[in-house]
Amino acid sequence: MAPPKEKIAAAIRAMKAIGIPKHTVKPVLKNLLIVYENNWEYIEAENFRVLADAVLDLQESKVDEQLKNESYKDYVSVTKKNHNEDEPMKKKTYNVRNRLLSYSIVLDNCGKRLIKGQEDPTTPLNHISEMNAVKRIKLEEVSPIGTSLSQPSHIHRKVSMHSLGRHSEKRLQIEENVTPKLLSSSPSYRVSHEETGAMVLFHRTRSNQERADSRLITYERDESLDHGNLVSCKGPKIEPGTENSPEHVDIDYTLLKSDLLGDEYPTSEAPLSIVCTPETIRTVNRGHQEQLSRLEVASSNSGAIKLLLTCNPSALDCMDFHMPSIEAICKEVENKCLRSYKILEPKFSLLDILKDICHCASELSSEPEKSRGESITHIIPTLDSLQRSLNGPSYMAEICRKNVTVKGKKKMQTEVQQDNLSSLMLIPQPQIVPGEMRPLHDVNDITKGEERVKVSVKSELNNEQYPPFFHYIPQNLPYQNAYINLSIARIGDEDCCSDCFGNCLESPLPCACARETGGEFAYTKDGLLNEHFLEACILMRRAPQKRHLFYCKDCPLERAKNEVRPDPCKGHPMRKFIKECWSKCGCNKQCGNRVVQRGITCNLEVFLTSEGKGWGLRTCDQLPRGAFVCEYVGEVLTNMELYDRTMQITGNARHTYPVLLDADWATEGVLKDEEALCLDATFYGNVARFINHRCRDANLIEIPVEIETPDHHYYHLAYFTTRKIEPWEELTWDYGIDFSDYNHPVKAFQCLCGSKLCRDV
Ligand SMILES: C[S@@+](CC[C@H](N)C(=O)[O-])C[C@H]1O[C@@H](n2cnc3c(N)ncnc32)[C@H](O)[C@@H]1O
Repeated sequence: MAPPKEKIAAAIRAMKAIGIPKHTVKPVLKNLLIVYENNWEYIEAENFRVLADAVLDLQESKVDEQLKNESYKDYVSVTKKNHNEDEPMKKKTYNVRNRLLSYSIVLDNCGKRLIKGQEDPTTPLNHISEMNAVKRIKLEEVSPIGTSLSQPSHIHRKVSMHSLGRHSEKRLQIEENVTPKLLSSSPSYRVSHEETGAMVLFHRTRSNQERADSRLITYERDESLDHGNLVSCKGPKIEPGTENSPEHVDIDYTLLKSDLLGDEYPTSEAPLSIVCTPETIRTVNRGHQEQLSRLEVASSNSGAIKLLLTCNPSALDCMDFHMPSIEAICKEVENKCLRSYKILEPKFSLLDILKDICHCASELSSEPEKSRGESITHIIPTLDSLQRSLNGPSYMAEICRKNVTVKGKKKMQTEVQQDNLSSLMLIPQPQIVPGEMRPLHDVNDITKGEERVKVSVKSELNNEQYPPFFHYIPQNLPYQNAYINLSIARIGDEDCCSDCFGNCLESPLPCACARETGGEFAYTKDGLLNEHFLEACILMRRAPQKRHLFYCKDCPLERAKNEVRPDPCKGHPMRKFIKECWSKCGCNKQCGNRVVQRGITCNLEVFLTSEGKGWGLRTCDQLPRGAFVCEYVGEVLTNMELYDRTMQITGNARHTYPVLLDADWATEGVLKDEEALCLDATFYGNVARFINHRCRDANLIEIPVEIETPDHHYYHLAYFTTRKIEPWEELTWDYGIDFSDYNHPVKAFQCLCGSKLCRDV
């Protein structure tokens, strides 16, 4: 069925109103109708927004393709062809590259976009511009207006700022930067509103004769050229000392900064937005010219706050220098944050943080001076930091309280000299790995008071390194899908000792809770592990016989690795359990059969190992054989969750912290995915996450402990000493990993345990 003619006509009208010609619209519309199966509802929605997007996307991909192929000549000719097209002038400002301009520049006084999401798409632009309090700046190519520029006469520019209200009489300035060939970024023009600092950045196509140059051009309002609400500027006037001009100028696209819209843009309705403008500037420092490449993150409605990243390629000593995009930087930093701070929030976004920085800077700037800056130790005044940046450090981030517009080398000099202190600079030290610059934990007690004892952090090498951030938790916490079936009703009489009283270990006969350990308590009255029990556990661990290993039919571990075609089970060690009394029992908390649940009692210290294993845990006091040290605490994850996490999050992490809870998979039959659980202490954990691996003769052994649920797919994993341990000895346990299994969730590392029995040979 052919689409109704009126609809097509309406679509063409709507596109025409935003400068898209009929012949461009038609093929795109045809395609859309096929894609949406003639469903006009989608196409008409939001005044043909889909159609406008599709046209712009198409044009953009064409231009990008051209740029990618570096057919620069073609690109220029495309730009020029556009210029020659029989279209209204405004259309040129709406070519693909100007998308931002066309989409953001025209706002009504409520901050609503009149082009994208417009109220009335058929309103011609000149009408829009006449609406009350609408502000617009546009760049046009017009016939010459008394210019001293040496340009071909058919290409001249008139920059006019259309703004109702108080900004209308202000002057505009264009800063022209011609990038030297060494730096690949595009040359740019900056048009800035002199008083508000609102600015727009124009990029220029490259001329045949690229020259390192810069000049400042001022345009003054010319009321004789004003018509209606359009305010025109005459000029340009080139500022003395900046006369050198490029041979030829083509303006191919514009980039609008949101702060161009001035302070009438309502704060409540328009959230802070980030607009990035990569550009290259030149500065003069003690007579030497320096090329700085800068990335501005402008984020304010009023143009008040900006973040500025400036790179000095000469200091970087890098031939192939280019300023990375803000997206690339953010992605890299986000990855770093994941690695160093273990930030796991799905919504974590550096861009949001940048916005927050601007927002906070804006808020704090209106607070009294005294309350500011006291806690910010790295902020130093502009002058020093700029000089430092020019003389050495490779990057800097600048927080400008006031809108400081860099206007060529002269202005840069002036800024340095004046040091107006409206800008402050934050100089991070790039050589220090994030997360190790400052303590992210209380070094006197990494447990934050969550344990009965304090556990301090000691940086042995005295180089101010600190463990990366994680949340200290004294007990396991389910992450998301892990299902731990905890209910009083499920604990039968055979699984508790409700008739007991006081200390079960003092009663003449072992209670029901001793059933797991063959009718004998696992603990002695001294609170140590029963010798037989410990010996049996150690034997099973160190010299596992075939009967101590079991192979599941449908291994949850292998299933998590490859659901479609899981490998056969590689075998799990069957382990002895301890069963502790619990809340449904009649005994008290001091009962001798409640050791693990009472938590850490020995004095421990986190320290930086000298062998290169990272951080480790050691005891401050002598420990007897069979003593409980700590439990392995972390997030409880399903195997599937652990697998996903291992792949996505900790893919590049140096240290990994997962433990499978597979001690009793043998008796539990085929476990469903949500039943096979593990502990991951990467982001949430306790001191056990610092215990390093030692092959075979480790001084700790991990023993499964049943406390609040009889289901053995969830249990506590407790560490006991395998021998007497001297004060300050490092605590180690045998992770039991196969160093040749690269798919194992516990990432294989090059073992530095130093044991004669080391398996990683
Ligand atoms: C549970 S963490 C132990 C704490 C870790 N050293 C840290 O700094 O956070 C396990 C990680 O420590 C490192 N590690 C543990 N034992 C090691 C060993 N014997 N040799 C080398 N690296 C070891 C590995 O990077 C491993 O992934």
